[in-house]
Amino acid sequence: MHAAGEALAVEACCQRRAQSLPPAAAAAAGGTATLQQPDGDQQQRTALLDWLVRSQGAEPSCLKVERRWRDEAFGWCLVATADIEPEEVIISVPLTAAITSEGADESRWSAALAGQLLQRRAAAEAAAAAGDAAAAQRAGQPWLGALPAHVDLPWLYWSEAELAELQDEDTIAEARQFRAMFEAACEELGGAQSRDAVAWALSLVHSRSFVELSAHVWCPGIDLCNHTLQPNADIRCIHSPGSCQGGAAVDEVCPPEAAAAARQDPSRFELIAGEAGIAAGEEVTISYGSWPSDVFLLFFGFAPADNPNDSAVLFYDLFDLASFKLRSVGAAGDPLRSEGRAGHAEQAQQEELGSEEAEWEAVAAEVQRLEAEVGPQEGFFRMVATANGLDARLMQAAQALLAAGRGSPDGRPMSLAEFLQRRCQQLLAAYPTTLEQDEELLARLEGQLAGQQAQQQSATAGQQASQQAFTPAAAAVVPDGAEQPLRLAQLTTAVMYRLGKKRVLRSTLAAAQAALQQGGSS
Ligand SMILES: C[S@@+](CC[C@H](N)C(=O)[O-])C[C@H]1O[C@@H](n2cnc3c(N)ncnc32)[C@H](O)[C@@H]1O
Repeated sequence: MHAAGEALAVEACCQRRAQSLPPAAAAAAGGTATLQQPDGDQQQRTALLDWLVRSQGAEPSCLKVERRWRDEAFGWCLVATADIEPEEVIISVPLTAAITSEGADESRWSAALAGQLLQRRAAAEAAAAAGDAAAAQRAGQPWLGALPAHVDLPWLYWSEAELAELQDEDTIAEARQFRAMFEAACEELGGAQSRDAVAWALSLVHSRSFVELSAHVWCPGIDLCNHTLQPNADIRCIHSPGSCQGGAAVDEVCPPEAAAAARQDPSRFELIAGEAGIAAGEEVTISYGSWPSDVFLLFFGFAPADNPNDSAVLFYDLFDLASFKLRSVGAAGDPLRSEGRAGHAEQAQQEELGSEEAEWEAVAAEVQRLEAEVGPQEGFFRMVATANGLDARLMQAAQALLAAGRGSPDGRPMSLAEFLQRRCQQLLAAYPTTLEQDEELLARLEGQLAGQQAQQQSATAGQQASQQAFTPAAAAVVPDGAEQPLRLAQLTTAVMYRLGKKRVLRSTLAAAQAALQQGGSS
């Protein structure tokens, strides 16, 4: 891939990098994160990046970044070892070094990537066992050796009891769907692979790939960047004409001439410094996207604190919306529900059943009317509130709902603000714990977690950070139904997650109450 002179230049550069910034200097230089010891030995810091430059065609030949251990929560990160100019290319990796889901059905993209990863790992292990270091390098051993022991995705590594601590039926249901996908991947890849191996591979492909031109791409090196909403770097893909993505695609999908051209001049994934540049010692960060916390939790295994893009589902669909209105009207005086309650038990039960049927019919009729007015049900799933306001679909459907039919319990037409106030109050009251209780619990859990990590750090003092440091208590898929105590890290993440939802509901409630006080209708 490189000419001899260039290889020498790379060698000299690697030696210079070997004497680069000591960890203490990195921490002292400030940056977006305070980097703590242990942060990996020289080999752990540079092996992957050197492999990318020497044998995979990554550029520039003299990189200004190193891989460093950040902490238990974040794992490894990329740190600048010299000042990086605004918009400077930090690393440019050809897509021939990446693995991609190109050609695979979108519904099984992660199984496709996981299969490639496991194949590479098997090839690297076989080569290492045979003492063939060159073949192990070709299979990507420096990359594989730099991967975490697993990423703690709830649908792979949490018990049912830990999932329940999310206190969100919708997200728990999604986690179960992901679990079903894990089972399907086990069947697909299972012959040669253990369930633990498939879980490991899926946890990595979900947390380390980008979507580019409708394929999922996992690009080594760039996958070291952690997420923040105030990133100092960004990624971009430079497409070369006629090129296909990824090594496998080059060999199998392109016609031979295009494949040859693509090898000469492949598309590239690039990590670019932001407008302010990056100072030596600073962590290089990117934004994974302005997602609600559900996406971070299910794909990346963490719940960001104070996520301004978090959202809370107010209504799952038009049925939910219509039946809530009917119930909130009925709760305090709806003739459908309140008449005839005084009779004896059997009669009351009959009436209850009758009223449920009548209620169902009323809801179905309302939904039909709404669909005629706002469009088909399919467009109105998971209507949310965010810290910045309401989902436009929710406004549209709720306004259409409130514009017709009965009003509030006292006969007045119900305003949107009143409707939202009632819904937020109902949802907040349905949680088993309050926002204040969660805040208190989170403070305690974070204190315990910090104590636990300090203990672990002092236990490993003098030793180098290892991949094991990233492994929480259990690294295997937890069997359903097994009685296990809640683990500290998982419980902390769950409480952080549910707090985000409650905060969105509280701020929506406050906005609705403020609108009501002003006598407004929205
Ligand atoms: C693309 S990898 C980044 C490199 C990774 N830290 C490592 O050790 O190799 C994404 C993973 O890093 C961690 N991570 C990234 N950003 C984070 C953040 N803001 N908070 C907590 N964990 C984060 C999560 O484990 C996530 O699944």
